[in-house]
Amino acid sequence: MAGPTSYPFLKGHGTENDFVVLLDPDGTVHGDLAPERVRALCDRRAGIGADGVLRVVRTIAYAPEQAGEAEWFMDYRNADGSVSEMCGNGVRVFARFLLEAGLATSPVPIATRAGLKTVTVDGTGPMAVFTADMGQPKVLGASQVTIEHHFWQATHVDMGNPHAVAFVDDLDPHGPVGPLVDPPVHDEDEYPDGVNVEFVVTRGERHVAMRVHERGSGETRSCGTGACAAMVAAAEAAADTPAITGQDVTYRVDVPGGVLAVTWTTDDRVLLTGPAVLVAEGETQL
Ligand SMILES: N[C@@H](CCC[C@H](N)C(=O)O)C(=O)O
Repeated sequence: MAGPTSYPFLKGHGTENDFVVLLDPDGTVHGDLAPERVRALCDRRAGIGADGVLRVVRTIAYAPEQAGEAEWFMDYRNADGSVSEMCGNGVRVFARFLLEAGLATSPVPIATRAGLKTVTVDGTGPMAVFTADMGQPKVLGASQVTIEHHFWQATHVDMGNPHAVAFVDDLDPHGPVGPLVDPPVHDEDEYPDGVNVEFVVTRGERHVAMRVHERGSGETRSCGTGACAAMVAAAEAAADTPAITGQDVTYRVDVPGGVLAVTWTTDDRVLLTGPAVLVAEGETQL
């Protein structure tokens, strides 16, 4: 009698935003990657445990309309099984996987639901640093987020996926932001597909820190697109954008899981720099 089917996987993270990586070149191994399978893989007690899944699939097999742009497509899923357009920490881990598997060379073009992203690597081994060109940020206006009886103004920044960036006085989980167990209440008209919410404090000149509640994953240790959104909102609030200064502007963004650097360039692109680490590989029957 045949035993249960096993599938190879890897586990990786970027500033402790962690992912299960599944290689599925032709899109035939994992089919439609049903939400319940993603939830099982991401379960931190009964599964491998992760904030999301990165399925590595050939663009021609999954998104043929983008096949001219990149050989590989990042099929990203949140821990609850939902689909997102983009993942900034994930795209660096995805690039590291392709490079280590000998499936690409740097710079690595990667097709995503938010269009083409290109990842460049500097250095080798554990000290390697990855920079993802995240494209043009869109600052779409103001909204509000609410937790219990606290509310904050928030800036809607689109990084391919939706973000609400709220500046707060204190990130302490015992303070008004709290433990971020439930999604902050947000304006459903402004964010019809849900939203990632970043709570941001200023630490110094061109230096911010944030916590994030991610759509579909809850509070995570880091969010790359969220760090980009926080930087853009902070630079706008400080009148410190490349459009004003005439130069590229770089901010340090501290997250609970590490440090990211975000550069907003004079040609209106956002570059996200940080680590990408592969920590394990194995076989799963999930
Ligand atoms: N952690 C990611 C973002 C993942 C997707 C997000 N939860 C969404 O639903 O848009 C990042 O590093 O950007």
